[in-house]
Amino acid sequence: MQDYFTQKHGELYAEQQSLMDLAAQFGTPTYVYSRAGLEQHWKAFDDAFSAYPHLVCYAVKANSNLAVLNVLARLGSGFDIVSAGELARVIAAGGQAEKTVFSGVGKTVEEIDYALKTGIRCFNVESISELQRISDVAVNLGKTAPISIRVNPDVDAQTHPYISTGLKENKFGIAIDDALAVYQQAVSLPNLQVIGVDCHIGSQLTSVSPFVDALERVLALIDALAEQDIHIKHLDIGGGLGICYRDEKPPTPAEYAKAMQALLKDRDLEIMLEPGRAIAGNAGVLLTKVEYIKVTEAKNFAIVDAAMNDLLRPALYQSWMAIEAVKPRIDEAEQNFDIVGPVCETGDFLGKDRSLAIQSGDLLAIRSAGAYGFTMSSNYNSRPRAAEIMVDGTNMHVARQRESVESLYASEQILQD
Ligand SMILES: Cc1ncc(COP(=O)(O)O)c(C=O)c1O
Ligand SMILES: N[C@@H](CCCC[NH3+])C(=O)O
Repeated sequence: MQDYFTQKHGELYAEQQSLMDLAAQFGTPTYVYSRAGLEQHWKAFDDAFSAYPHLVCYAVKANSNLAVLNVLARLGSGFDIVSAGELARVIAAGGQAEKTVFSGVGKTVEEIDYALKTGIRCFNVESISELQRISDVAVNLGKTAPISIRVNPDVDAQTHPYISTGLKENKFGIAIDDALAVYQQAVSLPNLQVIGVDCHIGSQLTSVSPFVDALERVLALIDALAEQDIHIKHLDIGGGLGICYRDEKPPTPAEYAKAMQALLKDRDLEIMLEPGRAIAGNAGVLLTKVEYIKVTEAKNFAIVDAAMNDLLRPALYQSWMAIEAVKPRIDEAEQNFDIVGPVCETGDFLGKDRSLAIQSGDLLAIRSAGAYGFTMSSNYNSRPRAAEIMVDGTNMHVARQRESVESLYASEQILQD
């Protein structure tokens, strides 16, 4: 994939925008997204599956900024959501409910009601109790709910255990061995319309074999369903394709599609996909400023103005994310630093043992931060959340203003007596 964050004139640029200028104008910490990056990654999936009727449903949880959703909606993207909040965002950003699928194990009655009223494409059902609940809400509204069952194929995605979702001990989906019976139950409920099968086995997968294993199992289920006269219109193969953070070599969308081609050809199925990270991850960086250099007997620390509340991945999964100086000091010797934030936890680090030539006041860019960056951020330590900027060639667009300290407590009330 082409890199939209590159060194030019001795400093890091986002497309045609200097990140130094951007930080000077908007301050730090700030997320910066590249429109061209988002578009290229989305199109790579769309092209890869062009041999089949298909719909790329971007997983909103990866990055739900309205400007990001809007860029993808303009390309004709569908969306994979997991909450009413995400559905509201999709609609506010100009996305279409008819191209939206609703995943997640804990859909509330209110969320199901809202999704049915907006007319989403499909509910990806994750349990028998949810199936019954969707049916009840549909009966109440006098509507028919389109559904697919998310099956759990018991395949090891070979990824971090917190983001593996397709093993039988994970909370997701309905065990593939039970799926036939659940489909039979679904077709007996008059306010449900069974249209699909769905399967998502995990995130940050770096090889195709778990996808292929899962697909083989799901296709066998589709054949078994056909024998019972239950005919499936679409197969949702989920998301999960990984990206390069350090030295991983994940398959490209084209290689991923090719690996499944032999199994999918001659099947009369619309293919749905739910990629999140592979679209947004490498289309974003987090810009942060070095506040202090602190040298101790054991370590050198670069204390920066971004923290685990802004970017949780290193603390939560011990993920390695590339950190580089926006304007490298090419004549100075590098030293080893732990890059840490101001939050009062030892787990508040963004990177450990990084070789950098930096001083206080320098700007750093944390790469591959476009997915699961801002969306997992919080106000821990009463820290206002970062600004988000979308770069589009030579233009920049404020996609979200930095929060103010006052806005953090604006909806709270103290006791009156
Ligand atoms: C149901 C579902 N679909 C899609 C995704 C998107 O995954 P990724 O960002 O790895 O493509 C996830 C997250 O893993 C998910 O849980
Ligand atoms: N939050 C995870 C991915 C979660 C995938 C959601 N199903 C990450 O940052 O890698």
